[in-house]
Amino acid sequence: MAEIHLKSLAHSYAKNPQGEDDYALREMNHVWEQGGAFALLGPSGCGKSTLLNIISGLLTPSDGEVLFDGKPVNHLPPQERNIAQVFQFPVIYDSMTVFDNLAFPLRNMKVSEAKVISKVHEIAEILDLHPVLKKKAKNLSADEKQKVSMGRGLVRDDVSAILFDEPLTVIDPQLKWKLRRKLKQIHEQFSITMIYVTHDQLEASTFADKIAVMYGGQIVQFGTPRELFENPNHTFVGFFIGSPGMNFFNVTPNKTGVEFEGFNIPLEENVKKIVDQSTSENIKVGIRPEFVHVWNKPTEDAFACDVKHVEDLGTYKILTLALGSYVIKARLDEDDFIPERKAYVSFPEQWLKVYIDEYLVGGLEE
Ligand SMILES: Nc1ncnc2c1ncn2[C@@H]1O[C@H](COP(=O)(O)OP(=O)(O)OP(=O)(O)O)[C@@H](O)[C@H]1O
Repeated sequence: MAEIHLKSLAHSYAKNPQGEDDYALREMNHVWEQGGAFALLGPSGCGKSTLLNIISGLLTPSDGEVLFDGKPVNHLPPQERNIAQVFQFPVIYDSMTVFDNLAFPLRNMKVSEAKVISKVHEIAEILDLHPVLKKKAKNLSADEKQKVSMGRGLVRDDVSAILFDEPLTVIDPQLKWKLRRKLKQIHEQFSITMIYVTHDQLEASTFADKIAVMYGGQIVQFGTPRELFENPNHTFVGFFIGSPGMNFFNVTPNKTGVEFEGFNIPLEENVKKIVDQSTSENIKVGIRPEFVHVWNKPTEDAFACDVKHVEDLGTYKILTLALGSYVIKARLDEDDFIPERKAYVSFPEQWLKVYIDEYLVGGLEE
């Protein structure tokens, strides 16, 4: 078990990087605490696999250091890092039985056969692999193969961390939730540091206690699913987390706050001060669809808009509204009043977020 510290870490695949754009990972400082269940969440190409491969030692970073429990490991090859990595596609030996596949990492370490037997049975029990222990791996279904792949990572007592790189990609959708729960259970049982890479927010939030959201080669926020939802530190987090994502407006400062297309949004004094001091022209306000208040008649601070569409999703409804030239979303409960053509919306101050150059004003990295 280990704490994994990324110190001034950056990586460029280019031999002579000329600028930030040549970096797949931009300089970052980050700590994965020992024993945590973490997710690394982000869209395709944001650098998730690059980061994972640097931690496991498959890739040497061009800049900075990786430390396990305070000790630099940059010079160590993967096999000396005691890291288990589970990939998108199962890595197993088809011609071996499931038992021998699970036993392989232990036999490699010259562990006694008695210990091999007890450990393999323990892991088989956890992953429900007992019925297939004697089967040749080639005769397994895709999800059974992936369970064997995971099991190979779990049999060793000495692993510092387990890295999962989109491990459920090949798994049947109906079995995905089962395996996800299994992983969570395994984490609770063994308390190994686990980092789970995915581009799926549901997968990330069901597995992880804390999620690192990656965007453009950077970790733009590291927080609990609730923190990411309630207090997105970057516009990308607002957009990417939640369904639908946050509503954003490009605004300019005015006397009392900010405005867009003649709609005035007053701001709290501290936030207003920061906005007024900024020289940036990239100022946005954001509000999640869940926090937009929808009224059926004009009220103070409410803006008139046209109802474009109502999507009924069973226990809730998503309203698509036209506010000036913006199309915004509001999420309403099934028994809330649903306007048909005209609606009035207001944005409660506590849920209204202000972003300068895409970062939250008053946020973590302001
Ligand atoms: N071997 C490589 N050589 C050059 N560029 C690479 C290499 N591997 C990845 N890249 C680039 O580095 C950036 C990050 O890629 P990476 O695979 O780490 O992202 P990712 O978030 O894991 O994406 P995905 O979810 O699609 O796997 C991308 O722009 C990608 O094109």
